[in-house]
Amino acid sequence: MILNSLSLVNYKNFESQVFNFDAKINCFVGANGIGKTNALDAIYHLAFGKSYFNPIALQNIKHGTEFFVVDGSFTKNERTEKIIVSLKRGQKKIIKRNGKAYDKFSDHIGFIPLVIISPADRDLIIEGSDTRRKFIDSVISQSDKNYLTAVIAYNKVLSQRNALLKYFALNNTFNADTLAIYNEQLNTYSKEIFKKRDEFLNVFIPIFKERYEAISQSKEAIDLKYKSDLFDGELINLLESNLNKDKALQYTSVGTHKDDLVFLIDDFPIKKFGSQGQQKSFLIALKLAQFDFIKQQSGVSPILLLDDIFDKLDENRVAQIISLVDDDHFGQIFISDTHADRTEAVVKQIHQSYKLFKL
Ligand SMILES: Nc1ncnc2c1ncn2[C@@H]1O[C@H](COP(=O)(O)OP(=O)(O)OP(=O)(O)O)[C@@H](O)[C@H]1O
Repeated sequence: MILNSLSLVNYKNFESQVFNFDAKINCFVGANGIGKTNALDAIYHLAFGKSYFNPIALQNIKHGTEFFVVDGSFTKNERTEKIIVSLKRGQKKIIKRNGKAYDKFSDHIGFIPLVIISPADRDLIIEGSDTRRKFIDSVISQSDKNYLTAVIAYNKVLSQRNALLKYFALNNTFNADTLAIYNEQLNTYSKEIFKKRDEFLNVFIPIFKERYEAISQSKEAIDLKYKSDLFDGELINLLESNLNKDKALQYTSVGTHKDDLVFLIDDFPIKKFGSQGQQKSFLIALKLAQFDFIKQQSGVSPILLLDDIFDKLDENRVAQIISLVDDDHFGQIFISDTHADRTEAVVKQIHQSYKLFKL
């Protein structure tokens, strides 16, 4: 999977910009706030149809302009694939592959396998369970279309069930039959989601631990644990036993939408007990394991975006990661850094071609 060129129009701080990339290593360098992360985010946009950093689509249009266009030309399995994401104020976002617009954006997910490592990943440790579920979902759905379909369907039924619970409370009424339809549907989708998350983590956790050991070279025991209500039984029974609680809360309090990943260091939560360095190593290991997993499942090396990588690792470690391109483990890498010299020094150690873009 190679991104050959990228063209941006009115994307965040870029008015009009064209990049022609190296097939292996590309570095965006320049001062703070110049747009290095935005360039990486544009590439992320082509893979996921949205920004990694700003979920509010309209805020990705350059201030004072009416639309943005992100246009990328890829080579995948020796074929050229042209992906265009565009958004005009007042209209719906459009994602096109080779000139044809997708009806459902979810059909595009997984087509451009990509992993990003960024300082913003710390949200995975400090924010709520939603961030960690999104992480799991984004990893699995890059190689499993049915999984994403089940998650989307589950979320739709869930919001219908929540709306119904609200309606019951507002109108002081109750209808067990209508609720039973939603319970049945949630039960079906949650079974699939739970099974796939469990299977995924059984494969993922050993890869993650291996990555952590290699990065940190330290003795502490780290672990990931999957937490789900569904370990206590089928959702249909849990919904039944929590009915009074759900009626009082006016939303669904059990289900796979409450799943979480627990991050542990020596059996204690890493959020409270991990040092800064341990947390950074933990996040990098998580993302590199994501890379390994996607590659294992799809047979394609994902594009790797390393945003502000020196924030997380010293130069030796960065070199160690980038050098993986030498053994062809990685396909194509994009790096952002404020220091051109530092980046070039590290990249030059690796006998590969590279391009440096001074923004
Ligand atoms: N919609 C937008 N329109 C115009 N400018 C925007 C928009 N969204 C973000 N920006 C600008 O983009 C700049 C930030 O760019 P970016 O995060 O890519 O910087 P960076 O080069 O990675 O910096 P750092 O080294 O500090 O991480 C800011 O100046 C911000 O104001």
